[in-house]
Amino acid sequence: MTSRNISRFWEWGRKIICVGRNYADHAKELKNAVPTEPVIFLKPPSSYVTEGSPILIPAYTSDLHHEVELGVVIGKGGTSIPQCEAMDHVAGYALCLDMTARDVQDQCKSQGLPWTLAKAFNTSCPVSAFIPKERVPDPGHVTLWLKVNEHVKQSGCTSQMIFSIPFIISYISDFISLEEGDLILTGTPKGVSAVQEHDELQAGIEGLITMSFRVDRAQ
Ligand SMILES: CC(=O)CC(=O)C(=O)O
Ligand SMILES: [Mg+2]
Repeated sequence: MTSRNISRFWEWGRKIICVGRNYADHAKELKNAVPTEPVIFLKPPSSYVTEGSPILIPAYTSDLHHEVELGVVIGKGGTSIPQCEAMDHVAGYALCLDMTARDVQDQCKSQGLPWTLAKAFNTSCPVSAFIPKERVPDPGHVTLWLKVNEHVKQSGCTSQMIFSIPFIISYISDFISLEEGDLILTGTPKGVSAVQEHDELQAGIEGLITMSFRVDRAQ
């Protein structure tokens, strides 16, 4: 049997678990309450897209937003992981976008329905190359940025997160067992905005990685 390589975790078909409203400035810009417990939702593995392929705007939205986020790649699975052991379960990181059909999400919110079609469509999770954990000594203090057509839209530091990475890993694993190859998206800072067909998105983690994606319409 060929051994699998964690640096291509997006090919493993594992879970993508997202934390929402983890930055107070973003919760406020969308007029959401600042949470006292993490807000959790899922994306399927079919939402992954890597550089070289476009982000596709679903036909049913006219307000597709970018959300730049730090992704945490799980290297060792577990259930009810204590916070003090959480970082031992991390293999590395990835820069991620949580593409969100904001109009659909607003409609779901107002009707008390799940956000699935707003968050989990094909290409809703663009990811960078894998970053081994040794290259990120302090993931709680890295700067994320995103530009649309060269204009800076988002810039924020992971030190602004309401819930820390160890807390998030521990919290999620109390309800959903984590497996090697799972990805956790840790929420977005302020500055989310709509993208259009033919836009060029560039994003980075300062000093560590950059990535770029073109936006197209789904056929
Ligand atoms: C309101 C949201 O879309 C929550 C979210 O995904 C976030 O990153 O915050
Ligand atoms: Mg998000």
